[in-house]
Amino acid sequence: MPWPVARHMVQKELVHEICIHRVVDGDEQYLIRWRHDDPSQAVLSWHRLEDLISIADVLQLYITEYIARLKRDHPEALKAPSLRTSSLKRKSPHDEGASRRASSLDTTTTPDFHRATQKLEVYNGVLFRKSGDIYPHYLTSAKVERIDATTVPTPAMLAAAKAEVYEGVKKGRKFVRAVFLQQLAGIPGPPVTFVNEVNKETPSLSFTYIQDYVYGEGVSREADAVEMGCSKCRPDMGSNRGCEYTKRCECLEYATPDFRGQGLSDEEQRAQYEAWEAGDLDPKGLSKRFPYRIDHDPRINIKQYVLDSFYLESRNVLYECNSRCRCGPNCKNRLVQRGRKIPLEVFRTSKRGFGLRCPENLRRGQYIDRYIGELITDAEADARESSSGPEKASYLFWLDKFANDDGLPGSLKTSDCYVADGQKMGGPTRFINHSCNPNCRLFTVSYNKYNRTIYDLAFFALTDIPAGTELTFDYMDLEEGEAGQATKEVVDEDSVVVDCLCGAKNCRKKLWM
Ligand SMILES: C[S@@+](CC[C@H](N)C(=O)[O-])C[C@H]1O[C@@H](n2cnc3c(N)ncnc32)[C@H](O)[C@@H]1O
Repeated sequence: MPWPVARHMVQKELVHEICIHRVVDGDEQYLIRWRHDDPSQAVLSWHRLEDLISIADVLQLYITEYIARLKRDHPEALKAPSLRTSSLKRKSPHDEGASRRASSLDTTTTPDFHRATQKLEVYNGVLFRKSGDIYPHYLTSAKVERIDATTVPTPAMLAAAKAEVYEGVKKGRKFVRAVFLQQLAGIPGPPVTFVNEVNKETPSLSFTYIQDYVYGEGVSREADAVEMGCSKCRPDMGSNRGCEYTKRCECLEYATPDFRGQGLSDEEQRAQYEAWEAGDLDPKGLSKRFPYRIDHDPRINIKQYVLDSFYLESRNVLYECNSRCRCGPNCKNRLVQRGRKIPLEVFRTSKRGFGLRCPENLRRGQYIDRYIGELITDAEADARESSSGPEKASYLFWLDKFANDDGLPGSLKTSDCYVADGQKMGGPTRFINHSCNPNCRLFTVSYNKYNRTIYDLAFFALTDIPAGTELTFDYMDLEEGEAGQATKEVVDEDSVVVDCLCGAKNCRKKLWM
Protein backbone atom coordinates (compact mmCIF):
# COMPACT_ATOMS: atom_id res chain seq x y z
CA MET A 1 0.00 0.00 0.00
CA PRO A 2 1.58 3.30 -0.99
CA TRP A 3 1.66 6.27 1.36
CA PRO A 4 -1.41 8.44 1.14
CA VAL A 5 -0.27 11.47 -0.78
CA ALA A 6 0.69 14.14 1.69
CA ARG A 7 -0.88 17.42 0.82
CA HIS A 8 1.97 19.38 2.30
CA MET A 9 5.47 18.05 2.82
CA VAL A 10 8.58 19.95 3.63
CA GLN A 11 10.97 20.18 0.69
CA LYS A 12 13.79 17.87 1.75
CA GLU A 13 16.60 19.58 -0.17
CA LEU A 14 15.86 22.86 1.57
CA VAL A 15 15.98 21.52 5.13
CA HIS A 16 19.13 22.04 7.15
CA GLU A 17 18.14 20.18 10.33
CA ILE A 18 15.55 19.54 13.01
CA CYS A 19 16.59 21.67 16.01
CA ILE A 20 14.22 20.71 18.80
CA HIS A 21 10.77 19.30 19.53
CA ARG A 22 7.82 20.21 21.75
CA VAL A 23 4.35 18.93 22.56
CA VAL A 24 1.37 21.20 21.96
CA ASP A 25 -2.13 19.91 22.87
CA GLY A 26 -0.83 16.35 22.64
CA ASP A 27 0.65 16.99 19.18
CA GLU A 28 4.37 16.48 18.74
CA GLN A 29 5.97 19.31 16.81
CA TYR A 30 9.48 19.66 15.43
CA LEU A 31 11.33 22.86 14.69
CA ILE A 32 12.93 22.88 11.25
CA ARG A 33 15.90 25.07 10.44
CA TRP A 34 15.78 25.76 6.70
CA ARG A 35 18.93 26.24 4.66
CA HIS A 36 20.17 29.79 4.38
CA ASP A 37 23.54 31.30 3.43
CA ASP A 38 23.53 33.35 6.62
CA PRO A 39 22.98 30.92 9.55
CA SER A 40 21.68 33.68 11.84
CA GLN A 41 18.94 34.58 9.34
CA ALA A 42 17.72 31.06 8.53
CA VAL A 43 13.95 30.59 8.45
CA LEU A 44 12.69 28.41 11.30
CA SER A 45 9.25 26.80 11.49
CA TRP A 46 7.39 24.37 13.74
CA HIS A 47 5.81 21.32 12.05
CA ARG A 48 3.59 18.43 13.00
CA LEU A 49 4.62 14.91 12.04
CA GLU A 50 2.46 14.81 8.94
CA ASP A 51 4.64 17.44 7.27
CA LEU A 52 7.79 15.39 7.90
CA ILE A 53 7.25 12.31 5.75
CA SER A 54 9.81 13.47 3.18
CA ILE A 55 12.41 13.94 5.93
CA ALA A 56 11.55 10.90 8.07
CA ASP A 57 15.27 9.98 7.96
CA VAL A 58 16.20 13.40 9.38
CA LEU A 59 13.55 12.96 12.06
CA GLN A 60 14.92 9.51 12.90
CA LEU A 61 18.41 10.93 13.29
CA TYR A 62 17.13 13.75 15.50
CA ILE A 63 15.22 11.32 17.75
CA THR A 64 18.16 8.89 17.96
CA GLU A 65 20.52 11.68 19.00
CA TYR A 66 17.97 13.13 21.42
CA ILE A 67 17.52 9.78 23.15
CA ALA A 68 21.27 9.19 23.27
CA ARG A 69 21.63 12.58 25.00
CA LEU A 70 18.84 11.72 27.43
CA LYS A 71 20.50 8.40 28.24
CA ARG A 72 23.74 10.22 28.95
CA ASP A 73 22.45 13.28 30.82
CA HIS A 74 19.14 12.08 32.32
CA PRO A 75 19.23 8.31 32.63
CA GLU A 76 16.32 8.53 35.09
CA ALA A 77 14.13 9.90 32.28
CA LEU A 78 14.39 6.63 30.42
CA LYS A 79 13.15 4.75 33.44
CA ALA A 80 9.78 6.38 32.88
CA PRO A 81 6.94 3.84 32.89
CA SER A 82 6.17 4.60 29.26
CA LEU A 83 9.37 2.93 28.18
CA ARG A 84 8.83 -0.19 30.21
CA THR A 85 5.23 -0.69 29.18
CA SER A 86 6.22 -1.12 25.60
CA SER A 87 3.38 -1.58 23.17
CA LEU A 88 5.64 -3.57 20.88
CA LYS A 89 4.23 -7.04 21.29
CA ARG A 90 6.12 -10.07 20.10
CA LYS A 91 4.94 -11.03 16.68
CA SER A 92 5.48 -14.64 15.86
CA PRO A 93 7.78 -15.01 12.88
CA HIS A 94 5.31 -17.59 11.63
CA ASP A 95 2.33 -15.31 11.91
CA GLU A 96 2.48 -13.65 8.56
CA GLY A 97 -0.86 -12.00 9.19
CA ALA A 98 0.42 -10.27 12.31
CA SER A 99 3.46 -8.96 10.53
CA ARG A 100 1.36 -7.83 7.62
CA ARG A 101 -0.99 -6.04 9.96
CA ALA A 102 1.98 -4.35 11.57
CA SER A 103 3.09 -3.07 8.23
CA SER A 104 -0.18 -1.37 7.50
CA LEU A 105 -0.32 2.05 9.07
CA ASP A 106 -1.50 2.42 12.62
CA THR A 107 -4.08 5.17 12.49
CA THR A 108 -3.63 6.10 16.13
CA THR A 109 -0.04 7.12 15.52
CA THR A 110 0.02 7.89 11.86
CA PRO A 111 -0.74 11.46 11.04
CA ASP A 112 -3.59 12.39 8.79
CA PHE A 113 -1.76 13.30 5.64
CA HIS A 114 -4.85 14.79 4.10
CA ARG A 115 -5.19 17.40 6.77
CA ALA A 116 -3.84 20.66 5.44
CA THR A 117 -0.95 22.08 7.36
CA GLN A 118 -2.54 24.55 9.68
CA LYS A 119 -1.24 27.84 10.91
CA LEU A 120 2.42 27.39 11.68
CA GLU A 121 4.78 29.43 13.74
CA VAL A 122 7.50 30.72 11.48
CA TYR A 123 10.49 32.92 12.27
CA ASN A 124 12.46 35.08 9.84
CA GLY A 125 10.09 34.43 6.95
CA VAL A 126 6.97 32.68 5.73
CA LEU A 127 6.14 29.31 4.26
CA PHE A 128 4.41 28.86 0.96
CA ARG A 129 2.94 25.76 -0.60
CA LYS A 130 3.25 24.58 -4.16
CA SER A 131 2.24 21.22 -5.64
CA GLY A 132 1.88 19.75 -2.17
CA ASP A 133 5.31 20.85 -0.99
CA ILE A 134 6.22 23.42 1.63
CA TYR A 135 8.94 25.95 0.89
CA PRO A 136 10.40 28.61 3.16
CA HIS A 137 10.66 32.19 2.05
CA TYR A 138 13.08 34.50 3.81
CA LEU A 139 11.45 37.91 4.44
CA THR A 140 12.77 41.13 5.87
CA SER A 141 9.31 42.66 6.43
CA ALA A 142 8.89 44.24 9.86
CA LYS A 143 5.73 42.17 10.39
CA VAL A 144 7.65 38.94 10.36
CA GLU A 145 8.73 37.61 13.72
CA ARG A 146 12.50 37.63 13.85
CA ILE A 147 14.94 35.52 15.78
CA ASP A 148 18.71 35.02 15.65
CA ALA A 149 18.66 31.48 14.30
CA THR A 150 22.08 30.72 15.77
CA THR A 151 20.59 30.99 19.28
CA VAL A 152 18.10 28.20 18.59
CA PRO A 153 17.22 26.04 20.41
CA THR A 154 16.77 28.69 23.06
CA PRO A 155 17.02 27.78 26.77
CA ALA A 156 13.22 27.96 26.96
CA MET A 157 12.86 25.53 24.04
CA LEU A 158 15.38 23.17 25.62
CA ALA A 159 13.58 23.31 28.94
CA ALA A 160 10.26 22.50 27.24
CA ALA A 161 11.79 19.59 25.37
CA LYS A 162 13.41 18.30 28.56
CA ALA A 163 10.21 18.67 30.51
CA GLU A 164 8.52 16.35 28.02
CA VAL A 165 11.43 13.95 28.37
CA TYR A 166 10.94 10.68 26.60
CA GLU A 167 7.23 11.10 25.95
CA GLY A 168 7.97 14.06 23.69
CA VAL A 169 9.23 11.93 20.82
CA LYS A 170 7.04 8.88 21.32
CA LYS A 171 4.79 9.57 18.35
CA GLY A 172 7.84 10.52 16.30
CA ARG A 173 9.35 7.12 16.99
CA LYS A 174 6.15 5.36 15.95
CA PHE A 175 6.03 7.52 12.86
CA VAL A 176 9.58 6.45 11.95
CA ARG A 177 8.64 2.81 12.50
CA ALA A 178 5.57 3.19 10.26
CA VAL A 179 7.70 4.67 7.48
CA PHE A 180 10.13 1.74 7.74
CA LEU A 181 7.32 -0.83 7.59
CA GLN A 182 6.02 0.95 4.55
CA GLN A 183 9.45 0.69 2.92
CA LEU A 184 9.47 -3.07 3.58
CA ALA A 185 5.93 -3.45 2.26
CA GLY A 186 7.11 -1.91 -1.02
CA ILE A 187 9.66 -4.69 -1.65
CA PRO A 188 8.28 -6.96 -4.39
CA GLY A 189 7.86 -10.70 -3.80
CA PRO A 190 6.88 -12.62 -0.66
CA PRO A 191 6.55 -10.38 2.43
CA VAL A 192 9.53 -8.94 4.25
CA THR A 193 8.41 -8.30 7.83
CA PHE A 194 9.96 -6.73 10.91
CA VAL A 195 10.16 -7.69 14.57
CA ASN A 196 12.03 -5.95 17.38
CA GLU A 197 11.53 -7.47 20.80
CA VAL A 198 14.82 -6.12 22.17
CA ASN A 199 14.32 -2.35 22.08
CA LYS A 200 12.45 0.38 20.24
CA GLU A 201 14.98 0.99 17.52
CA THR A 202 14.03 1.04 13.86
CA PRO A 203 16.60 0.35 11.12
CA SER A 204 17.91 3.43 9.38
CA LEU A 205 15.56 5.16 6.97
CA SER A 206 18.58 6.54 5.10
CA PHE A 207 18.43 3.51 2.87
CA THR A 208 16.69 2.98 -0.44
CA TYR A 209 15.27 -0.43 -1.31
CA ILE A 210 16.14 -1.18 -4.92
CA GLN A 211 15.41 -4.18 -7.13
CA ASP A 212 18.58 -4.35 -9.17
CA TYR A 213 22.06 -2.86 -9.24
CA VAL A 214 22.12 0.91 -9.64
CA TYR A 215 25.07 1.93 -11.81
CA GLY A 216 27.33 4.55 -10.32
CA GLU A 217 29.62 6.87 -12.22
CA GLY A 218 32.11 5.11 -14.48
CA VAL A 219 30.24 1.80 -14.45
CA SER A 220 28.95 0.56 -17.78
CA ARG A 221 27.22 -2.52 -18.97
CA GLU A 222 29.19 -2.50 -22.22
CA ALA A 223 30.11 -6.14 -22.08
CA ASP A 224 26.47 -7.07 -22.58
CA ALA A 225 26.94 -6.11 -26.22
CA VAL A 226 28.63 -9.46 -26.64
CA GLU A 227 26.01 -11.35 -24.66
CA MET A 228 25.06 -14.56 -26.37
CA GLY A 229 22.46 -17.12 -25.49
CA CYS A 230 22.66 -20.84 -26.09
CA SER A 231 21.67 -21.57 -29.67
CA LYS A 232 21.55 -25.35 -29.84
CA CYS A 233 19.21 -25.99 -26.92
CA ARG A 234 15.44 -26.04 -27.52
CA PRO A 235 12.51 -25.22 -25.23
CA ASP A 236 11.09 -28.01 -23.09
CA MET A 237 13.46 -30.65 -24.36
CA GLY A 238 13.58 -32.35 -20.99
CA SER A 239 16.38 -33.93 -19.06
CA ASN A 240 19.63 -34.57 -20.91
CA ARG A 241 18.35 -32.96 -24.10
CA GLY A 242 17.94 -29.24 -23.36
CA CYS A 243 20.41 -27.18 -21.35
CA GLU A 244 20.74 -30.13 -19.02
CA TYR A 245 22.59 -31.83 -21.86
CA THR A 246 25.45 -29.76 -20.67
CA LYS A 247 27.89 -30.63 -23.44
CA ARG A 248 25.70 -28.78 -25.87
CA CYS A 249 24.57 -25.75 -23.82
CA GLU A 250 26.89 -22.88 -24.72
CA CYS A 251 25.95 -20.94 -21.59
CA LEU A 252 27.62 -23.66 -19.58
CA GLU A 253 30.85 -23.60 -21.59
CA TYR A 254 32.90 -22.33 -18.64
CA ALA A 255 30.93 -24.14 -15.95
CA THR A 256 32.59 -26.77 -13.76
CA PRO A 257 33.37 -29.85 -15.87
CA ASP A 258 31.85 -33.15 -14.83
CA PHE A 259 34.35 -35.97 -14.94
CA ARG A 260 32.00 -38.59 -13.60
CA GLY A 261 30.82 -41.48 -15.75
CA GLN A 262 33.95 -41.60 -17.88
CA GLY A 263 35.54 -44.60 -16.21
CA LEU A 264 38.03 -42.40 -14.35
CA SER A 265 39.10 -43.27 -10.80
CA ASP A 266 38.37 -40.72 -8.06
CA GLU A 267 42.00 -39.71 -8.12
CA GLU A 268 42.01 -39.23 -11.88
CA GLN A 269 38.83 -37.18 -11.66
CA ARG A 270 40.44 -34.99 -9.01
CA ALA A 271 43.57 -34.53 -11.13
CA GLN A 272 41.45 -33.51 -14.13
CA TYR A 273 39.47 -31.10 -11.98
CA GLU A 274 42.65 -29.53 -10.61
CA ALA A 275 44.00 -29.16 -14.15
CA TRP A 276 40.78 -27.36 -15.13
CA GLU A 277 40.97 -25.13 -12.06
CA ALA A 278 44.56 -24.24 -12.91
CA GLY A 279 43.46 -23.28 -16.41
CA ASP A 280 45.37 -26.18 -18.00
CA LEU A 281 42.31 -27.94 -19.35
CA ASP A 282 40.06 -26.38 -21.99
CA PRO A 283 36.46 -26.87 -20.79
CA LYS A 284 35.02 -26.63 -24.31
CA GLY A 285 33.14 -29.76 -25.31
CA LEU A 286 33.33 -31.35 -21.86
CA SER A 287 30.18 -32.35 -19.94
CA LYS A 288 29.46 -29.84 -17.20
CA ARG A 289 27.94 -30.11 -13.77
CA PHE A 290 24.41 -28.73 -14.00
CA PRO A 291 24.05 -26.11 -11.23
CA TYR A 292 20.63 -27.09 -9.93
CA ARG A 293 18.92 -30.29 -8.88
CA ILE A 294 15.40 -31.19 -7.86
CA ASP A 295 14.92 -31.49 -4.11
CA HIS A 296 11.92 -33.11 -2.52
CA ASP A 297 10.96 -31.91 0.95
CA PRO A 298 8.90 -34.81 2.32
CA ARG A 299 7.56 -32.73 5.24
CA ILE A 300 5.60 -30.50 2.94
CA ASN A 301 5.75 -32.68 -0.17
CA ILE A 302 7.16 -29.89 -2.27
CA LYS A 303 9.63 -30.34 -5.10
CA GLN A 304 11.87 -27.46 -5.95
CA TYR A 305 15.20 -26.71 -7.57
CA VAL A 306 18.13 -26.22 -5.21
CA LEU A 307 21.84 -25.74 -5.74
CA ASP A 308 23.73 -28.94 -6.53
CA SER A 309 25.86 -30.16 -3.60
CA PHE A 310 29.09 -29.98 -5.56
CA TYR A 311 28.61 -26.27 -6.20
CA LEU A 312 27.40 -25.71 -2.65
CA GLU A 313 30.67 -27.03 -1.30
CA SER A 314 32.77 -25.14 -3.83
CA ARG A 315 32.83 -21.49 -4.68
CA ASN A 316 32.54 -22.12 -8.39
CA VAL A 317 30.62 -19.80 -10.67
CA LEU A 318 27.01 -20.63 -11.52
CA TYR A 319 26.20 -19.91 -15.16
CA GLU A 320 22.51 -19.38 -15.89
CA CYS A 321 20.80 -19.02 -19.27
CA ASN A 322 19.61 -15.61 -20.40
CA SER A 323 16.98 -13.83 -22.47
CA ARG A 324 18.83 -14.50 -25.74
CA CYS A 325 18.89 -18.26 -25.20
CA ARG A 326 16.81 -20.56 -27.39
CA CYS A 327 15.92 -22.83 -24.48
CA GLY A 328 13.10 -20.48 -23.44
CA PRO A 329 11.70 -19.33 -20.11
CA ASN A 330 10.97 -22.81 -18.73
CA CYS A 331 14.63 -23.82 -18.89
CA LYS A 332 15.81 -25.34 -15.60
CA ASN A 333 18.99 -23.35 -15.72
CA ARG A 334 17.22 -20.24 -14.43
CA LEU A 335 16.75 -19.94 -10.71
CA VAL A 336 18.35 -16.80 -9.30
CA GLN A 337 16.99 -14.71 -12.18
CA ARG A 338 13.45 -15.68 -11.20
CA GLY A 339 13.83 -13.75 -7.93
CA ARG A 340 13.23 -14.37 -4.26
CA LYS A 341 10.54 -16.96 -3.48
CA ILE A 342 10.73 -17.01 0.31
CA PRO A 343 9.45 -14.56 2.95
CA LEU A 344 12.05 -12.83 5.09
CA GLU A 345 12.03 -11.13 8.46
CA VAL A 346 14.29 -8.35 9.68
CA PHE A 347 14.71 -8.67 13.44
CA ARG A 348 16.75 -7.13 16.23
CA THR A 349 19.57 -9.33 17.56
CA SER A 350 20.82 -8.79 21.07
CA LYS A 351 24.35 -7.59 20.21
CA ARG A 352 24.82 -7.39 16.44
CA GLY A 353 22.25 -4.80 15.42
CA PHE A 354 19.54 -6.05 13.10
CA GLY A 355 19.66 -9.42 11.42
CA LEU A 356 17.66 -11.43 8.88
CA ARG A 357 15.79 -14.72 9.14
CA CYS A 358 13.24 -16.70 7.18
CA PRO A 359 9.93 -17.55 8.85
CA GLU A 360 9.82 -20.83 6.88
CA ASN A 361 12.08 -23.90 6.94
CA LEU A 362 14.80 -23.70 4.31
CA ARG A 363 16.35 -26.69 2.55
CA ARG A 364 20.07 -27.15 2.00
CA GLY A 365 20.89 -25.52 -1.34
CA GLN A 366 17.74 -23.38 -1.40
CA TYR A 367 18.07 -19.97 -3.02
CA ILE A 368 17.46 -17.06 -0.67
CA ASP A 369 17.98 -13.70 -2.40
CA ARG A 370 20.57 -11.57 -4.14
CA TYR A 371 22.94 -9.02 -2.63
CA ILE A 372 22.45 -5.79 -4.53
CA GLY A 373 23.54 -2.19 -4.15
CA GLU A 374 25.16 0.62 -6.04
CA LEU A 375 27.76 -0.65 -8.52
CA ILE A 376 30.83 1.53 -8.25
CA THR A 377 34.37 1.44 -9.54
CA ASP A 378 37.27 -0.01 -7.57
CA ALA A 379 38.76 3.48 -7.13
CA GLU A 380 35.47 4.84 -5.79
CA ALA A 381 35.16 1.88 -3.40
CA ASP A 382 38.68 2.54 -2.08
CA ALA A 383 37.81 6.20 -1.55
CA ARG A 384 34.55 5.36 0.24
CA GLU A 385 36.30 2.79 2.40
CA SER A 386 39.03 5.15 3.53
CA SER A 387 36.62 8.00 4.25
CA SER A 388 34.30 5.89 6.47
CA GLY A 389 34.78 3.75 9.53
CA PRO A 390 35.54 0.01 9.60
CA GLU A 391 31.80 -0.71 9.27
CA LYS A 392 32.03 0.24 5.60
CA ALA A 393 33.86 -2.99 4.78
CA SER A 394 30.70 -4.94 5.63
CA TYR A 395 28.77 -3.41 2.75
CA LEU A 396 31.35 -3.55 -0.05
CA PHE A 397 31.55 -6.64 -2.24
CA TRP A 398 34.22 -6.68 -4.91
CA LEU A 399 33.03 -8.37 -8.09
CA ASP A 400 36.50 -9.80 -8.56
CA LYS A 401 35.66 -13.44 -9.15
CA PHE A 402 37.24 -13.28 -12.61
CA ALA A 403 40.15 -11.03 -11.71
CA ASN A 404 43.54 -12.40 -12.68
CA ASP A 405 41.83 -15.47 -14.08
CA ASP A 406 44.18 -16.15 -16.94
CA GLY A 407 42.45 -19.35 -17.93
CA LEU A 408 39.38 -17.55 -19.26
CA PRO A 409 38.91 -14.96 -21.95
CA GLY A 410 38.31 -11.43 -20.78
CA SER A 411 40.21 -11.82 -17.52
CA LEU A 412 40.81 -8.50 -15.77
CA LYS A 413 42.85 -6.76 -13.10
CA THR A 414 41.34 -6.18 -9.65
CA SER A 415 41.49 -2.45 -10.28
CA ASP A 416 39.14 -2.94 -13.26
CA CYS A 417 36.54 -4.75 -11.15
CA TYR A 418 33.32 -3.17 -10.00
CA VAL A 419 32.15 -3.19 -6.40
CA ALA A 420 28.60 -3.60 -5.02
CA ASP A 421 28.06 -1.05 -2.23
CA GLY A 422 24.96 -1.98 -0.23
CA GLN A 423 25.24 0.62 2.51
CA LYS A 424 22.88 3.26 1.15
CA MET A 425 20.80 1.17 -1.22
CA GLY A 426 20.10 -2.50 -1.63
CA GLY A 427 17.71 -5.22 -0.56
CA PRO A 428 16.81 -7.00 2.68
CA THR A 429 19.97 -9.15 2.53
CA ARG A 430 21.90 -6.06 3.69
CA PHE A 431 20.79 -7.19 7.15
CA ILE A 432 22.58 -10.55 7.00
CA ASN A 433 25.18 -10.70 9.74
CA HIS A 434 28.50 -12.48 9.70
CA SER A 435 29.18 -15.83 11.35
CA CYS A 436 32.40 -17.83 11.44
CA ASN A 437 30.14 -20.90 11.23
CA PRO A 438 27.58 -19.65 8.69
CA ASN A 439 24.44 -21.29 7.36
CA CYS A 440 24.49 -19.44 3.99
CA ARG A 441 27.04 -18.56 1.33
CA LEU A 442 27.20 -15.93 -1.39
CA PHE A 443 27.72 -17.30 -4.91
CA THR A 444 28.68 -15.74 -8.20
CA VAL A 445 25.91 -16.10 -10.80
CA SER A 446 26.69 -15.15 -14.38
CA TYR A 447 24.17 -14.82 -17.21
CA ASN A 448 26.79 -13.90 -19.73
CA LYS A 449 29.98 -15.91 -19.79
CA TYR A 450 31.73 -13.08 -21.65
CA ASN A 451 30.92 -10.41 -19.10
CA ARG A 452 33.52 -10.71 -16.36
CA THR A 453 32.69 -7.44 -14.61
CA ILE A 454 28.97 -7.59 -13.88
CA TYR A 455 27.34 -10.62 -12.38
CA ASP A 456 24.92 -11.42 -9.57
CA LEU A 457 25.75 -12.28 -5.97
CA ALA A 458 23.25 -14.83 -4.69
CA PHE A 459 22.75 -16.31 -1.21
CA PHE A 460 22.05 -20.04 -0.90
CA ALA A 461 21.40 -22.07 2.26
CA LEU A 462 24.43 -24.22 3.15
CA THR A 463 22.39 -26.47 5.45
CA ASP A 464 18.75 -27.16 6.25
CA ILE A 465 17.76 -24.04 8.21
CA PRO A 466 14.80 -24.27 10.60
CA ALA A 467 12.21 -21.49 10.40
CA GLY A 468 13.16 -18.44 12.47
CA THR A 469 16.90 -19.19 12.56
CA GLU A 470 19.13 -16.21 11.86
CA LEU A 471 20.67 -16.31 8.37
CA THR A 472 24.41 -15.71 8.39
CA PHE A 473 27.34 -15.90 6.02
CA ASP A 474 31.09 -15.63 6.36
CA TYR A 475 32.09 -12.10 5.32
CA MET A 476 35.58 -13.36 4.48
CA ASP A 477 34.58 -16.76 3.03
CA LEU A 478 38.16 -17.87 2.70
CA GLU A 479 38.95 -21.10 0.95
CA GLU A 480 41.25 -23.55 2.69
CA GLY A 481 44.81 -22.26 2.69
CA GLU A 482 43.77 -18.65 2.11
CA ALA A 483 43.46 -17.69 5.80
CA GLY A 484 47.13 -16.88 6.54
CA GLN A 485 47.49 -14.84 3.39
CA ALA A 486 44.37 -12.74 3.95
CA THR A 487 45.26 -12.11 7.59
CA LYS A 488 48.59 -10.72 6.58
CA GLU A 489 47.24 -8.46 3.84
CA VAL A 490 44.53 -6.75 5.85
CA VAL A 491 46.37 -6.52 9.17
CA ASP A 492 49.39 -5.00 7.41
CA GLU A 493 47.13 -2.30 6.07
CA ASP A 494 46.09 -1.66 9.66
CA SER A 495 42.62 -0.70 8.54
CA VAL A 496 39.67 -2.74 9.65
CA VAL A 497 39.13 -4.21 13.11
CA VAL A 498 35.65 -5.13 14.28
CA ASP A 499 35.18 -7.68 17.06
CA CYS A 500 33.15 -10.66 15.93
CA LEU A 501 30.24 -11.54 18.21
CA CYS A 502 28.94 -14.53 16.24
CA GLY A 503 29.43 -16.83 19.22
CA ALA A 504 30.47 -19.83 17.09
CA LYS A 505 32.89 -22.34 18.63
CA ASN A 506 35.33 -21.69 15.81
CA CYS A 507 34.92 -17.89 16.01
CA ARG A 508 37.93 -16.01 14.60
CA LYS A 509 37.12 -13.11 16.98
CA LYS A 510 37.42 -10.48 14.26
CA LEU A 511 35.01 -9.68 11.46
CA TRP A 512 37.88 -8.83 9.19
CA MET A 513 41.16 -10.59 9.75
C1 LIG B 1 25.91 -5.81 6.54
S1 LIG B 1 25.61 -5.20 8.14
C2 LIG B 1 24.57 -6.39 8.83
C3 LIG B 1 23.33 -5.74 9.41
C4 LIG B 1 23.59 -4.94 10.66
N1 LIG B 1 23.63 -5.80 11.83
C5 LIG B 1 22.55 -3.84 10.82
O1 LIG B 1 21.96 -3.72 11.90
O2 LIG B 1 22.34 -3.08 9.87
C6 LIG B 1 27.18 -5.48 8.86
C7 LIG B 1 27.37 -4.90 10.23
O3 LIG B 1 26.66 -5.68 11.20
C8 LIG B 1 27.46 -5.89 12.36
N2 LIG B 1 27.81 -7.33 12.43
C9 LIG B 1 27.52 -8.27 11.53
N3 LIG B 1 27.96 -9.47 11.93
C10 LIG B 1 28.57 -9.28 13.11
C11 LIG B 1 29.24 -10.14 14.01
N4 LIG B 1 29.38 -11.44 13.80
N5 LIG B 1 29.77 -9.59 15.12
C12 LIG B 1 29.65 -8.27 15.37
N6 LIG B 1 29.01 -7.41 14.57
C13 LIG B 1 28.48 -7.91 13.44
C14 LIG B 1 28.70 -5.06 12.17
O4 LIG B 1 28.44 -3.81 12.74
C15 LIG B 1 28.81 -4.95 10.66
O5 LIG B 1 29.53 -3.82 10.26
